[in-house]
Amino acid sequence: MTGTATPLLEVENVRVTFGGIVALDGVSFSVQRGSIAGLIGPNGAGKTTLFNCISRIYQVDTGAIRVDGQPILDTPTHGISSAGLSRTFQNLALFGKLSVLDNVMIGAHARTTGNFVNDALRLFGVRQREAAIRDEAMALLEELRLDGIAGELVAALPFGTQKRVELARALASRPTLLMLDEPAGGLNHDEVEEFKDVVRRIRDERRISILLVEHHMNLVMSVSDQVVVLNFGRKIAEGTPSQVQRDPHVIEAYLGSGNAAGGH
Ligand SMILES: Nc1ncnc2c1ncn2[C@@H]1O[C@H](COP(=O)(O)OP(=O)(O)OP(=O)(O)O)[C@@H](O)[C@H]1O
Repeated sequence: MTGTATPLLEVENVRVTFGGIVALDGVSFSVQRGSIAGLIGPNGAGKTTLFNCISRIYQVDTGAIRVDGQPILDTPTHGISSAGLSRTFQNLALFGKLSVLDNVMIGAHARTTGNFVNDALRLFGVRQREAAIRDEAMALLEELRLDGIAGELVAALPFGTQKRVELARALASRPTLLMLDEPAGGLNHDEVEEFKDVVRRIRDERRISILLVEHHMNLVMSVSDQVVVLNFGRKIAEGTPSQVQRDPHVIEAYLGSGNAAGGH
């Protein structure tokens, strides 16, 4: 498996059970390099479970997950950044008492290869690297229009702004796969519209792949290149947004659940 044809993310026949509950039942799909994949499904469909398997928080019973052709299921949670993965959380996971800039610099530190002993012996090198990380973090803040609040404490910021800080931090580790867990949750209409542009820009300019778990159908359908639909732990459909929206299995799953796949 070589060459550019290898998908960036491959999920193969993943099964996860919790006691008697089958949360994922043989789920397979892949995400191409530089594309946005939406992962949707009614409540309890298995989206978060799958997300947590890819970010190595949950163990799979059987199956395989590869990033850039490399199996990751033996990678510990703290090693996923080196494997090229970065994620945001549904309920934010920022350091509220640190500044915006510090939070983003922490994201960049996750990928730096520094060795503590070597660093201590080469203090100059450390300072240089710290300066480079700071510059890079500032450039990211500018890109996400957060540079004006670089010095502010995260806890004091509005929720929508905090979400952008979390996105900046996730990007600071220079991921090849960015995983976004309900990024639109708690955002107002204008913030969602702005987020659509941001996420497309990230894909186009950075050529990274994005996996998006989201209930906000309008967002998913307008930014995704490909949508994967889960229901009761199984993949029931996969395709372009318009293919998926027309799929009778998807319509049935959402009508049955009282949610709507068509809009938001
Ligand atoms: N840690 C856990 N322990 C036991 N059962 C779990 C656990 N995590 C998920 N489940 C179960 O696995 C199934 C899939 O849940 P999951 O949270 O992955 O669905 P989801 O599609 O993310 O739902 P939602 O949209 O409501 O967040 C559900 O039946 C859920 O109760």
